[in-house]
Amino acid sequence: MPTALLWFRRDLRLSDHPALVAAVEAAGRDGTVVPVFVVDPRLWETSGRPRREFLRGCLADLREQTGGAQVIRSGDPVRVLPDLVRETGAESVHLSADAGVYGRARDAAVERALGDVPFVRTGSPYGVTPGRLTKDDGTPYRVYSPFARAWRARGLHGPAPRRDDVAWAPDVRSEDLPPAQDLDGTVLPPAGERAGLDAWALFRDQRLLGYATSRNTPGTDGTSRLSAHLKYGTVHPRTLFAEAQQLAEDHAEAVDKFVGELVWRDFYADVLWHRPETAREPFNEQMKAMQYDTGPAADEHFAAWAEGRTGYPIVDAGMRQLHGEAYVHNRVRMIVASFLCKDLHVDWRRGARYFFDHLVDGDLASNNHGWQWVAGTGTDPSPYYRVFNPTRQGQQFDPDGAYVRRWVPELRDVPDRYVHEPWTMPGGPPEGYPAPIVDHAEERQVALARYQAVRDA
Ligand SMILES: Cc1cc2nc3c(=O)[nH]c(=O)nc-3n(C[C@H](O)[C@H](O)[C@H](O)COP(=O)(O)OP(=O)(O)OC[C@H]3O[C@@H](n4cnc5c(N)ncnc54)[C@H](O)[C@@H]3O)c2cc1C
Repeated sequence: MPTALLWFRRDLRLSDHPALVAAVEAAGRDGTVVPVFVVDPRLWETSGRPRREFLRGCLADLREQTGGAQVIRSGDPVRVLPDLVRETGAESVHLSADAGVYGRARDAAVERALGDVPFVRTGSPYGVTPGRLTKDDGTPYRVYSPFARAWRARGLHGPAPRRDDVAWAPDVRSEDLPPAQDLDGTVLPPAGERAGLDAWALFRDQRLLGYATSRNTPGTDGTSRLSAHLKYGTVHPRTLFAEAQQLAEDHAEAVDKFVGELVWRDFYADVLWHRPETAREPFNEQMKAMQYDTGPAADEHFAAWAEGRTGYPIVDAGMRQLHGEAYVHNRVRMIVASFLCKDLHVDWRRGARYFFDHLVDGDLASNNHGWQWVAGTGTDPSPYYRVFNPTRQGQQFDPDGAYVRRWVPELRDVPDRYVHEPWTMPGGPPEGYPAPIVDHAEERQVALARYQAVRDA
Protein backbone atom coordinates (compact mmCIF):
# COMPACT_ATOMS: atom_id res chain seq x y z
CA MET A 1 0.00 0.00 0.00
CA PRO A 2 1.55 3.39 -1.00
CA THR A 3 2.54 5.45 2.01
CA ALA A 4 3.46 9.13 2.17
CA LEU A 5 5.01 10.71 5.21
CA LEU A 6 3.88 14.21 6.24
CA TRP A 7 6.41 15.94 8.48
CA PHE A 8 4.58 18.58 10.55
CA ARG A 9 6.63 21.47 11.92
CA ARG A 10 5.30 25.04 11.94
CA ASP A 11 2.07 23.95 10.22
CA LEU A 12 0.14 22.20 13.00
CA ARG A 13 -3.25 22.21 11.31
CA LEU A 14 -5.31 20.22 8.83
CA SER A 15 -7.08 23.10 7.00
CA ASP A 16 -5.48 25.11 4.22
CA HIS A 17 -2.45 22.85 4.23
CA PRO A 18 -0.88 22.47 0.77
CA ALA A 19 1.73 19.92 1.92
CA LEU A 20 -1.04 17.75 3.39
CA VAL A 21 -2.89 17.91 0.07
CA ALA A 22 0.33 16.93 -1.70
CA ALA A 23 0.89 14.00 0.67
CA VAL A 24 -2.69 12.74 0.17
CA GLU A 25 -2.27 12.95 -3.59
CA ALA A 26 1.07 11.15 -3.46
CA ALA A 27 -0.43 8.34 -1.38
CA GLY A 28 -3.28 7.96 -3.88
CA ARG A 29 -6.73 6.47 -3.36
CA ASP A 30 -5.54 3.35 -1.58
CA GLY A 31 -2.57 4.80 0.23
CA THR A 32 -2.07 6.17 3.73
CA VAL A 33 -0.37 9.20 5.22
CA VAL A 34 1.90 9.04 8.28
CA PRO A 35 1.56 12.34 10.22
CA VAL A 36 4.82 12.79 12.12
CA PHE A 37 6.17 15.44 14.45
CA VAL A 38 9.81 15.21 15.49
CA VAL A 39 10.70 16.67 18.90
CA ASP A 40 14.12 17.97 17.97
CA PRO A 41 16.18 18.52 21.15
CA ARG A 42 18.01 21.42 19.53
CA LEU A 43 14.72 23.31 19.24
CA TRP A 44 12.97 21.94 22.32
CA GLU A 45 15.79 22.71 24.70
CA THR A 46 16.29 26.24 23.44
CA SER A 47 12.56 27.12 23.61
CA GLY A 48 11.15 28.87 26.65
CA ARG A 49 8.50 27.09 28.69
CA PRO A 50 5.53 29.06 27.23
CA ARG A 51 6.45 28.03 23.70
CA ARG A 52 6.98 24.42 24.73
CA GLU A 53 3.63 24.29 26.45
CA PHE A 54 1.83 25.92 23.54
CA LEU A 55 3.47 23.47 21.15
CA ARG A 56 2.40 20.61 23.38
CA GLY A 57 -1.20 21.88 23.22
CA CYS A 58 -1.03 22.11 19.43
CA LEU A 59 0.20 18.52 19.23
CA ALA A 60 -2.58 17.34 21.53
CA ASP A 61 -5.13 18.99 19.22
CA LEU A 62 -3.54 17.41 16.15
CA ARG A 63 -3.49 14.02 17.84
CA GLU A 64 -7.24 14.27 18.40
CA GLN A 65 -7.93 15.56 14.92
CA THR A 66 -6.02 12.65 13.35
CA GLY A 67 -7.97 10.16 15.42
CA GLY A 68 -4.83 9.24 17.38
CA ALA A 69 -2.76 8.50 14.27
CA GLN A 70 -0.24 11.25 14.95
CA VAL A 71 3.29 9.95 15.40
CA ILE A 72 5.68 11.71 17.75
CA ARG A 73 9.36 10.81 17.74
CA SER A 74 12.21 12.52 19.57
CA GLY A 75 15.71 12.98 18.26
CA ASP A 76 17.69 14.50 15.45
CA PRO A 77 15.44 14.61 12.35
CA VAL A 78 18.42 13.62 10.21
CA ARG A 79 18.28 10.23 11.91
CA VAL A 80 14.61 9.99 12.91
CA LEU A 81 13.07 10.58 9.48
CA PRO A 82 15.11 8.07 7.46
CA ASP A 83 14.41 5.51 10.23
CA LEU A 84 10.68 6.18 10.02
CA VAL A 85 10.72 6.00 6.23
CA ARG A 86 12.35 2.55 6.46
CA GLU A 87 9.95 1.43 9.17
CA THR A 88 6.76 2.52 7.34
CA GLY A 89 7.92 1.98 3.75
CA ALA A 90 7.01 5.60 2.94
CA GLU A 91 7.73 6.48 -0.66
CA SER A 92 7.89 10.24 -0.22
CA VAL A 93 8.26 12.81 2.55
CA HIS A 94 6.12 15.97 2.42
CA LEU A 95 6.61 19.20 4.31
CA SER A 96 5.98 22.95 4.29
CA ALA A 97 9.24 24.77 3.53
CA ASP A 98 11.05 26.27 6.51
CA ALA A 99 12.56 29.69 5.93
CA GLY A 100 14.46 29.94 9.21
CA VAL A 101 18.21 29.81 9.60
CA TYR A 102 18.39 26.49 11.45
CA GLY A 103 15.39 24.98 9.65
CA ARG A 104 16.85 25.45 6.19
CA ALA A 105 20.13 23.79 7.12
CA ARG A 106 18.34 20.96 8.95
CA ASP A 107 16.02 20.33 5.99
CA ALA A 108 18.93 20.20 3.56
CA ALA A 109 20.63 17.63 5.82
CA VAL A 110 17.46 15.51 6.08
CA GLU A 111 17.01 15.65 2.31
CA ARG A 112 20.56 14.34 1.83
CA ALA A 113 20.03 11.63 4.44
CA LEU A 114 16.88 10.43 2.65
CA GLY A 115 18.82 9.76 -0.54
CA ASP A 116 16.44 8.83 -3.33
CA VAL A 117 13.23 9.25 -1.33
CA PRO A 118 11.52 12.40 -2.69
CA PHE A 119 11.56 15.23 -0.17
CA VAL A 120 8.73 17.47 -1.33
CA ARG A 121 8.34 21.04 -0.03
CA THR A 122 4.87 22.51 -0.69
CA GLY A 123 3.93 25.92 0.69
CA SER A 124 5.48 27.70 3.66
CA PRO A 125 4.27 29.37 6.86
CA TYR A 126 4.10 32.73 5.05
CA GLY A 127 1.77 34.54 2.66
CA VAL A 128 4.67 34.94 0.23
CA THR A 129 7.49 32.45 0.75
CA PRO A 130 10.66 34.27 1.88
CA GLY A 131 13.10 34.91 -0.95
CA ARG A 132 10.40 34.96 -3.66
CA LEU A 133 9.72 38.69 -3.76
CA THR A 134 12.64 40.77 -4.98
CA LYS A 135 13.09 44.19 -6.52
CA ASP A 136 13.10 44.47 -10.32
CA ASP A 137 16.89 44.13 -10.33
CA GLY A 138 16.66 40.88 -8.35
CA THR A 139 18.01 42.31 -5.09
CA PRO A 140 16.09 41.92 -1.80
CA TYR A 141 13.89 44.63 -0.32
CA ARG A 142 15.48 46.49 2.58
CA VAL A 143 12.52 48.69 3.45
CA TYR A 144 8.98 47.66 4.40
CA SER A 145 6.82 50.00 2.26
CA PRO A 146 8.06 48.95 -1.20
CA PHE A 147 8.01 45.31 -0.07
CA ALA A 148 4.39 45.77 1.03
CA ARG A 149 3.44 47.36 -2.30
CA ALA A 150 4.97 44.44 -4.20
CA TRP A 151 3.31 41.93 -1.83
CA ARG A 152 -0.11 43.48 -2.35
CA ALA A 153 0.37 43.72 -6.12
CA ARG A 154 1.24 40.03 -6.22
CA GLY A 155 -1.69 38.91 -4.03
CA LEU A 156 -2.05 35.44 -2.52
CA HIS A 157 -3.43 32.16 -3.76
CA GLY A 158 -6.73 31.13 -2.23
CA PRO A 159 -6.62 28.68 0.70
CA ALA A 160 -5.92 25.03 -0.08
CA PRO A 161 -9.03 22.83 0.18
CA ARG A 162 -9.42 20.98 3.47
CA ARG A 163 -9.07 17.21 3.05
CA ASP A 164 -11.33 15.35 5.43
CA ASP A 165 -10.80 12.08 3.57
CA VAL A 166 -7.23 11.45 4.68
CA ALA A 167 -6.44 7.80 5.40
CA TRP A 168 -3.96 8.17 8.25
CA ALA A 169 -1.61 5.23 8.60
CA PRO A 170 -2.75 3.16 11.59
CA ASP A 171 -0.58 1.54 14.23
CA VAL A 172 2.67 3.39 13.71
CA ARG A 173 4.43 3.55 17.07
CA SER A 174 4.35 6.97 18.73
CA GLU A 175 5.87 8.47 21.84
CA ASP A 176 3.70 10.38 24.29
CA LEU A 177 3.25 14.11 24.01
CA PRO A 178 6.28 16.02 25.27
CA PRO A 179 6.17 16.76 29.02
CA ALA A 180 3.86 19.46 30.43
CA GLN A 181 5.69 22.59 31.54
CA ASP A 182 5.54 24.37 34.86
CA LEU A 183 4.48 27.87 33.84
CA ASP A 184 4.67 29.40 37.30
CA GLY A 185 1.29 31.11 36.94
CA THR A 186 1.65 32.35 33.35
CA VAL A 187 -1.70 31.97 31.55
CA LEU A 188 -1.46 30.97 27.89
CA PRO A 189 -4.14 31.18 25.20
CA PRO A 190 -5.75 27.86 24.19
CA ALA A 191 -3.52 26.07 21.68
CA GLY A 192 -4.23 24.08 18.53
CA GLU A 193 -5.97 24.60 15.21
CA ARG A 194 -9.50 24.63 16.55
CA ALA A 195 -8.61 27.29 19.14
CA GLY A 196 -6.78 29.27 16.45
CA LEU A 197 -9.76 29.26 14.11
CA ASP A 198 -12.06 30.24 17.01
CA ALA A 199 -9.75 33.13 17.93
CA TRP A 200 -9.75 34.27 14.32
CA ALA A 201 -13.55 34.05 14.03
CA LEU A 202 -13.96 36.10 17.21
CA PHE A 203 -11.58 38.76 15.96
CA ARG A 204 -13.04 38.81 12.43
CA ASP A 205 -16.63 39.13 13.63
CA GLN A 206 -16.20 41.42 16.62
CA ARG A 207 -12.94 43.33 16.48
CA LEU A 208 -11.54 43.60 12.99
CA LEU A 209 -13.80 46.48 12.00
CA GLY A 210 -12.35 48.69 14.73
CA TYR A 211 -8.79 47.44 14.29
CA ALA A 212 -7.38 50.56 12.62
CA THR A 213 -7.72 52.48 15.89
CA SER A 214 -8.06 49.82 18.58
CA ARG A 215 -4.82 48.09 17.57
CA ASN A 216 -2.96 50.83 19.40
CA THR A 217 -4.78 50.75 22.72
CA PRO A 218 -3.25 48.11 24.98
CA GLY A 219 -6.01 48.55 27.57
CA THR A 220 -8.59 47.04 25.19
CA ASP A 221 -8.77 43.70 23.37
CA GLY A 222 -8.28 45.34 20.00
CA THR A 223 -5.94 42.95 18.20
CA SER A 224 -6.29 39.38 16.99
CA ARG A 225 -3.96 37.66 19.50
CA LEU A 226 -3.14 35.24 16.68
CA SER A 227 0.64 35.57 16.79
CA ALA A 228 1.28 32.26 18.58
CA HIS A 229 -1.12 30.51 16.20
CA LEU A 230 0.69 32.02 13.22
CA LYS A 231 4.02 31.01 14.73
CA TYR A 232 2.98 27.36 15.04
CA GLY A 233 0.89 27.37 11.86
CA THR A 234 -2.38 26.39 13.51
CA VAL A 235 -3.80 29.03 11.18
CA HIS A 236 -2.21 30.16 7.93
CA PRO A 237 -2.05 33.87 6.95
CA ARG A 238 -3.58 32.94 3.57
CA THR A 239 -6.80 31.88 5.32
CA LEU A 240 -6.90 35.16 7.23
CA PHE A 241 -6.12 37.20 4.14
CA ALA A 242 -8.84 35.51 2.07
CA GLU A 243 -11.52 35.98 4.71
CA ALA A 244 -10.45 39.53 5.54
CA GLN A 245 -10.67 40.46 1.85
CA GLN A 246 -14.33 39.56 1.89
CA LEU A 247 -14.88 42.39 4.39
CA ALA A 248 -12.68 44.87 2.51
CA GLU A 249 -15.37 46.52 0.46
CA ASP A 250 -17.17 47.95 3.49
CA HIS A 251 -14.22 48.15 5.88
CA ALA A 252 -11.27 49.01 3.70
CA GLU A 253 -9.17 50.81 6.31
CA ALA A 254 -9.41 48.13 8.99
CA VAL A 255 -8.70 45.30 6.57
CA ASP A 256 -5.85 47.23 4.99
CA LYS A 257 -4.22 47.77 8.40
CA PHE A 258 -4.62 44.13 9.39
CA VAL A 259 -3.21 42.85 6.11
CA GLY A 260 -0.36 45.33 6.54
CA GLU A 261 0.59 43.57 9.79
CA LEU A 262 0.61 40.18 8.10
CA VAL A 263 2.93 41.75 5.54
CA TRP A 264 5.30 42.89 8.32
CA ARG A 265 5.56 39.26 9.34
CA ASP A 266 6.41 38.22 5.78
CA PHE A 267 8.81 41.15 5.41
CA TYR A 268 10.89 40.25 8.45
CA ALA A 269 11.01 36.58 7.42
CA ASP A 270 12.20 37.71 3.99
CA VAL A 271 14.88 39.94 5.51
CA LEU A 272 16.15 37.08 7.66
CA TRP A 273 16.08 34.69 4.71
CA HIS A 274 18.36 36.98 2.72
CA ARG A 275 20.50 38.05 5.68
CA PRO A 276 20.56 35.16 8.20
CA GLU A 277 23.33 36.80 10.20
CA THR A 278 20.86 39.57 11.20
CA ALA A 279 19.42 37.19 13.78
CA ARG A 280 22.49 38.21 15.80
CA GLU A 281 24.09 41.17 14.06
CA PRO A 282 22.75 44.65 13.25
CA PHE A 283 21.07 44.79 9.85
CA ASN A 284 22.66 48.23 9.44
CA GLU A 285 26.34 47.32 9.63
CA GLN A 286 27.36 50.83 10.65
CA MET A 287 25.52 50.21 13.93
CA LYS A 288 28.04 47.52 14.94
CA ALA A 289 29.96 50.44 16.44
CA MET A 290 27.10 51.43 18.76
CA GLN A 291 28.18 51.69 22.40
CA TYR A 292 26.06 49.85 24.99
CA ASP A 293 26.37 49.69 28.77
CA THR A 294 27.65 46.51 30.46
CA GLY A 295 28.76 45.61 33.97
CA PRO A 296 27.00 45.52 37.35
CA ALA A 297 25.07 48.80 36.96
CA ALA A 298 23.75 47.70 33.54
CA ASP A 299 22.88 44.29 35.03
CA GLU A 300 20.88 45.97 37.79
CA HIS A 301 19.06 48.12 35.23
CA PHE A 302 18.35 45.05 33.12
CA ALA A 303 16.95 43.20 36.14
CA ALA A 304 14.67 46.14 37.02
CA TRP A 305 13.43 46.23 33.43
CA ALA A 306 12.87 42.45 33.27
CA GLU A 307 11.01 42.38 36.58
CA GLY A 308 8.82 45.41 35.83
CA ARG A 309 10.16 47.77 38.48
CA THR A 310 11.62 50.69 36.52
CA GLY A 311 9.20 53.25 37.97
CA TYR A 312 7.78 53.96 34.48
CA PRO A 313 4.26 52.50 34.66
CA ILE A 314 3.74 51.53 31.02
CA VAL A 315 7.16 49.83 30.91
CA ASP A 316 6.50 47.92 34.11
CA ALA A 317 3.00 46.96 32.96
CA GLY A 318 4.43 45.60 29.71
CA MET A 319 7.05 43.46 31.41
CA ARG A 320 4.52 42.15 33.89
CA GLN A 321 2.16 41.28 31.02
CA LEU A 322 5.07 39.34 29.53
CA HIS A 323 5.28 37.24 32.69
CA GLY A 324 1.50 37.03 33.15
CA GLU A 325 0.54 36.01 29.61
CA ALA A 326 3.80 35.30 27.75
CA TYR A 327 2.58 38.05 25.44
CA VAL A 328 2.92 41.84 25.20
CA HIS A 329 0.77 44.23 23.17
CA ASN A 330 2.64 45.49 20.07
CA ARG A 331 2.61 49.15 21.10
CA VAL A 332 4.03 48.20 24.48
CA ARG A 333 6.67 45.90 22.94
CA MET A 334 7.96 49.00 21.18
CA ILE A 335 7.88 51.06 24.37
CA VAL A 336 9.66 48.52 26.58
CA ALA A 337 12.23 47.77 23.88
CA SER A 338 12.94 51.45 23.38
CA PHE A 339 13.29 51.91 27.13
CA LEU A 340 15.83 49.12 27.42
CA CYS A 341 17.94 50.28 24.48
CA LYS A 342 17.62 54.04 24.71
CA ASP A 343 16.94 54.84 28.37
CA LEU A 344 19.03 52.06 29.89
CA HIS A 345 21.49 51.76 26.97
CA VAL A 346 21.45 47.95 27.05
CA ASP A 347 22.23 46.02 23.86
CA TRP A 348 19.04 45.10 21.96
CA ARG A 349 20.25 41.48 21.73
CA ARG A 350 19.93 41.05 25.46
CA GLY A 351 16.33 42.25 25.39
CA ALA A 352 15.52 40.18 22.31
CA ARG A 353 16.87 37.06 24.01
CA TYR A 354 14.77 37.73 27.09
CA PHE A 355 11.64 38.25 25.00
CA PHE A 356 12.37 35.13 22.99
CA ASP A 357 12.62 33.04 26.15
CA HIS A 358 9.40 34.39 27.63
CA LEU A 359 7.04 35.01 24.70
CA VAL A 360 4.60 32.35 23.58
CA ASP A 361 4.82 33.79 20.05
CA GLY A 362 8.63 34.15 20.16
CA ASP A 363 9.73 34.15 16.54
CA LEU A 364 13.30 34.81 15.48
CA ALA A 365 12.47 37.01 12.48
CA SER A 366 9.66 39.12 13.98
CA ASN A 367 11.30 39.39 17.38
CA ASN A 368 14.86 40.20 16.42
CA HIS A 369 13.85 42.54 13.63
CA GLY A 370 11.18 44.13 15.84
CA TRP A 371 13.97 44.81 18.32
CA GLN A 372 16.31 46.07 15.63
CA TRP A 373 13.64 48.42 14.31
CA VAL A 374 13.23 49.95 17.77
CA ALA A 375 16.98 49.97 18.50
CA GLY A 376 17.66 51.85 15.27
CA THR A 377 19.93 49.11 13.93
CA GLY A 378 17.40 47.57 11.57
CA THR A 379 15.58 47.97 8.29
CA ASP A 380 13.99 51.36 8.83
CA PRO A 381 15.92 54.04 6.92
CA SER A 382 16.25 56.89 9.46
CA PRO A 383 15.12 55.88 12.90
CA TYR A 384 18.04 56.81 15.16
CA TYR A 385 16.27 59.86 16.62
CA ARG A 386 13.12 57.89 17.46
CA VAL A 387 13.22 57.67 21.26
CA PHE A 388 9.88 56.75 22.77
CA ASN A 389 8.95 58.86 25.78
CA PRO A 390 7.38 56.26 28.10
CA THR A 391 5.23 58.80 29.92
CA ARG A 392 3.83 60.43 26.77
CA GLN A 393 3.30 57.02 25.14
CA GLY A 394 1.35 55.88 28.17
CA GLN A 395 -0.76 59.02 28.23
CA GLN A 396 -1.47 58.80 24.51
CA PHE A 397 -2.23 55.10 24.15
CA ASP A 398 -3.50 54.23 27.61
CA PRO A 399 -5.21 57.51 28.53
CA ASP A 400 -7.34 56.16 31.37
CA GLY A 401 -4.55 53.89 32.60
CA ALA A 402 -6.65 50.74 32.10
CA TYR A 403 -3.63 48.75 30.91
CA VAL A 404 -1.32 50.00 33.67
CA ARG A 405 -3.90 49.37 36.38
CA ARG A 406 -4.45 45.85 35.10
CA TRP A 407 -0.80 44.85 35.35
CA VAL A 408 0.53 47.09 38.11
CA PRO A 409 -1.73 46.66 41.12
CA GLU A 410 0.25 49.21 43.16
CA LEU A 411 -1.16 51.89 40.82
CA ARG A 412 -4.75 50.70 40.72
CA ASP A 413 -6.11 53.51 42.89
CA VAL A 414 -3.96 56.31 41.54
CA PRO A 415 -6.00 59.12 39.91
CA ASP A 416 -5.91 59.14 36.08
CA ARG A 417 -3.74 62.24 35.85
CA TYR A 418 -0.91 60.60 37.79
CA VAL A 419 -1.17 57.06 36.54
CA HIS A 420 1.63 57.45 33.98
CA GLU A 421 3.79 59.67 36.18
CA PRO A 422 3.12 58.63 39.78
CA TRP A 423 6.32 60.31 40.96
CA THR A 424 4.53 63.68 40.48
CA MET A 425 1.85 62.77 43.03
CA PRO A 426 1.90 64.84 46.19
CA GLY A 427 3.90 62.61 48.53
CA GLY A 428 5.43 60.59 45.66
CA PRO A 429 4.45 57.23 44.19
CA PRO A 430 2.21 54.92 46.23
CA GLU A 431 3.91 52.62 48.70
CA GLY A 432 5.55 49.64 47.05
CA TYR A 433 5.96 51.31 43.65
CA PRO A 434 9.49 52.58 42.81
CA ALA A 435 10.56 56.05 41.76
CA PRO A 436 11.93 56.15 38.17
CA ILE A 437 15.32 54.41 38.00
CA VAL A 438 16.58 56.89 35.40
CA ASP A 439 15.60 60.34 34.13
CA HIS A 440 14.14 59.90 30.65
CA ALA A 441 15.08 63.39 29.42
CA GLU A 442 18.74 62.88 30.39
CA GLU A 443 19.02 59.36 29.00
CA ARG A 444 17.45 60.46 25.73
CA GLN A 445 20.32 62.92 25.28
CA VAL A 446 22.85 60.18 26.04
CA ALA A 447 21.22 57.88 23.46
CA LEU A 448 21.13 60.58 20.79
CA ALA A 449 24.79 61.44 21.40
CA ARG A 450 25.78 57.77 21.01
CA TYR A 451 23.80 57.45 17.78
CA GLN A 452 25.33 60.64 16.48
CA ALA A 453 28.83 59.32 17.27
CA VAL A 454 28.15 56.22 15.16
CA ARG A 455 26.84 58.30 12.29
CA ASP A 456 29.84 60.63 12.42
CA ALA A 457 32.42 57.83 12.60
C1 LIG B 1 10.35 44.38 20.09
C2 LIG B 1 9.31 43.56 19.35
C3 LIG B 1 9.36 42.17 19.43
C4 LIG B 1 8.41 41.41 18.74
N1 LIG B 1 8.49 40.04 18.81
C5 LIG B 1 7.60 39.28 18.12
C6 LIG B 1 7.68 37.87 18.15
O1 LIG B 1 8.57 37.27 18.76
N2 LIG B 1 6.73 37.17 17.48
C7 LIG B 1 5.73 37.78 16.78
O2 LIG B 1 4.89 37.09 16.20
N3 LIG B 1 5.65 39.11 16.71
C8 LIG B 1 6.55 39.89 17.37
N4 LIG B 1 6.45 41.24 17.32
C9 LIG B 1 5.42 41.86 16.46
C10 LIG B 1 4.09 42.18 17.16
O3 LIG B 1 4.30 42.86 18.36
C11 LIG B 1 3.25 40.93 17.45
O4 LIG B 1 3.15 40.13 16.29
C12 LIG B 1 1.84 41.30 17.87
O5 LIG B 1 1.88 42.10 19.03
C13 LIG B 1 1.03 40.05 18.14
O6 LIG B 1 -0.25 40.38 18.60
P1 LIG B 1 -1.52 40.07 17.71
O7 LIG B 1 -1.47 38.69 17.17
O8 LIG B 1 -2.72 40.46 18.48
O9 LIG B 1 -1.28 41.10 16.49
P2 LIG B 1 -2.27 41.73 15.43
O10 LIG B 1 -2.19 43.21 15.58
O11 LIG B 1 -3.60 41.13 15.49
O12 LIG B 1 -1.55 41.40 14.04
C14 LIG B 1 -1.87 40.22 13.29
C15 LIG B 1 -0.60 39.44 13.03
O13 LIG B 1 0.29 40.21 12.22
C16 LIG B 1 1.64 39.92 12.59
N5 LIG B 1 2.27 41.15 13.08
C17 LIG B 1 1.67 42.20 13.68
N6 LIG B 1 2.57 43.17 13.94
C18 LIG B 1 3.77 42.71 13.51
C19 LIG B 1 5.09 43.24 13.49
N7 LIG B 1 5.38 44.47 13.96
N8 LIG B 1 6.09 42.47 13.01
C20 LIG B 1 5.83 41.25 12.50
N9 LIG B 1 4.60 40.69 12.49
C21 LIG B 1 3.59 41.42 12.96
C22 LIG B 1 1.59 38.89 13.71
O14 LIG B 1 1.75 37.61 13.15
C23 LIG B 1 0.19 39.10 14.27
O15 LIG B 1 -0.33 37.96 14.93
C24 LIG B 1 7.40 42.04 17.98
C25 LIG B 1 7.37 43.44 17.92
C26 LIG B 1 8.31 44.19 18.61
C27 LIG B 1 8.24 45.69 18.52
